[in-house]
Amino acid sequence: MYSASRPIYPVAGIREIEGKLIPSARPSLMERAGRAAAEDAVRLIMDRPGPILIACGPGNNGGDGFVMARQLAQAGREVQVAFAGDAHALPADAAKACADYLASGGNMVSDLPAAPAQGWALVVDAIFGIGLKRPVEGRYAEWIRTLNAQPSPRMALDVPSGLDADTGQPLGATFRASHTTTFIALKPGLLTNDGPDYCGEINVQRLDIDPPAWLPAAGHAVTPALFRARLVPRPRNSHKGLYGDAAILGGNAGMVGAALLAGRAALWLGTGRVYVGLLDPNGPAVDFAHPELMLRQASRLPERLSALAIGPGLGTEDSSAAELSSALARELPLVLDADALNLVGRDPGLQGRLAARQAPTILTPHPAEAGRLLGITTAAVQADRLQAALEIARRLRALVVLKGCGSIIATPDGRWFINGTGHPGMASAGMGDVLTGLVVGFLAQGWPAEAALIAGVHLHGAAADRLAREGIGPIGLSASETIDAARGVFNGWLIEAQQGDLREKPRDARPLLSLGAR
Ligand SMILES: NC(=O)C1=CN([C@@H]2O[C@H](COP(=O)(O)OP(=O)(O)OC[C@H]3O[C@@H](n4cnc5c(N)ncnc54)[C@H](O)[C@@H]3O)[C@@H](O)[C@H]2O)[C@H](O)CC1
Ligand SMILES: [K+]
Repeated sequence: MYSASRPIYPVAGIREIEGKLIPSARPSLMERAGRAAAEDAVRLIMDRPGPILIACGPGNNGGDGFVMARQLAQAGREVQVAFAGDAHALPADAAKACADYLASGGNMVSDLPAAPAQGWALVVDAIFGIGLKRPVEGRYAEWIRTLNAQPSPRMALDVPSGLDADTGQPLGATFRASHTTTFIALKPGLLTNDGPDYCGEINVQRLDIDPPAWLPAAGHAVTPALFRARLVPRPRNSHKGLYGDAAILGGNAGMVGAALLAGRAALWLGTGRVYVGLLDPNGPAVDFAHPELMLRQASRLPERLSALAIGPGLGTEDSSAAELSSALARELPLVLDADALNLVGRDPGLQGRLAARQAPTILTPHPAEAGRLLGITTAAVQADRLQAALEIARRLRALVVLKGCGSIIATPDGRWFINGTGHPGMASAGMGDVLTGLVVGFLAQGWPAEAALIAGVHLHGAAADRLAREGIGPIGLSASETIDAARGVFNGWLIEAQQGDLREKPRDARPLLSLGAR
């Protein structure tokens, strides 16, 4: 997992932190980690009486657990530590933490004790952290299954044991935490794939260390701050020509709705004009139901466009491939989604032409489409989402969002971000079409491609979260509801930005929606 080939989170580097950045007078990183975890625990179970069970493993994660135990005991809580390893085989810091705990009068048993009659106030997983090297089996797997069965709050230290800190893939028995206190920085595996399902609420305890540049997971969670500078008010003297011309190309027979969803999403975002080019010959006839969109035969889209998205309901017939081929030739910002990605995935010639484009290209695959682009299975994509997204971005020289739990945004030069908004209610038809419409809408309004993609992904998830707060979802959420909610969230961001400390506006920033009087 931490092979030299991809030192995403090199533990050795963390030791470097410990060695160089912390003068000996200050508590060790482990002392600070254990204390921070104790503070989180006290806050978590303030009103829950009874003993706390801390299960310690054979490495420094276990060391954190010993420090936490000593701190909680000193704070007056009843603590029970289970440690099955050989204290003499512990790494130095952890051995010292174990000795300090015992010297302070702490007790320790070699197997998980039975729960007290009233149950544990809290169970703590200090078995494995970022040092997990293989699937968890045997005694530790038994421990994890027993801990998962406890009716109390379940807290993981740094990473839930069994979860791959890079990929979010569970390896063998995996601790299912209700709360995770992670140290120094977020790890990618906490935010994507199965990570969010195993972490519960995450709290980052930075141990007052600024994560150094080589710790790429730090700060890679998407926040509006990444595109705050683009949220500029619109001048009162506005007209639609200032806000771009977007086009959606797709809507083959029986799939017109997909293109219309994308079109509406782009328009509701504030794009000046939105054309929807339909391959279904009868498609444009429904324009009476969508007067705000300009429905056209696919072949009759205007030459002058600010941005183009191709894919929603495109189909994979020859006519679809022909439309894709001509779209790739247009040097304008381009979004490829759905069947456009499937056509590219099966045609190396199209891949070559895509990679040779000069204008920005954005790809929005879900895991199966990503597998077709890479020639691997969906399961292989999910097993390492980060690398899959980075590899597509590198090969096709495009910006990529690999959709799913913890959507990953990857850039051709190897940078990446993980989005934390959204919920399982988004696993329904049409959501991808809406995302495509939001992204092409931001592009048409002059947003740089990276900001357009990050904002579109974050906004779409935030729209679903807003609906969930209003009681809609995660069951039965519809794609078109997220269009209206996205408009509301985006307006909120604009109001907040307008009232907040607007950063200096980038020179090319085209004004966006203004809210009310100046
Ligand atoms: N400066 C630091 O390094 C800090 C670390 N912190 C905590 O330490 C862990 C990382 O510690 P490490 O010893 O590298 O690894 P783990 O404790 O996660 O456990 C590895 C340990 O377990 C063995 N092992 C690995 N996989 C298995 C398995 N499937 N079955 C059995 N045994 C396994 C392996 O051989 C090692 O002995 C980090 O997560 C933090 O919690 C501090 O918090 C901050 C400073
Ligand atoms: K752990």
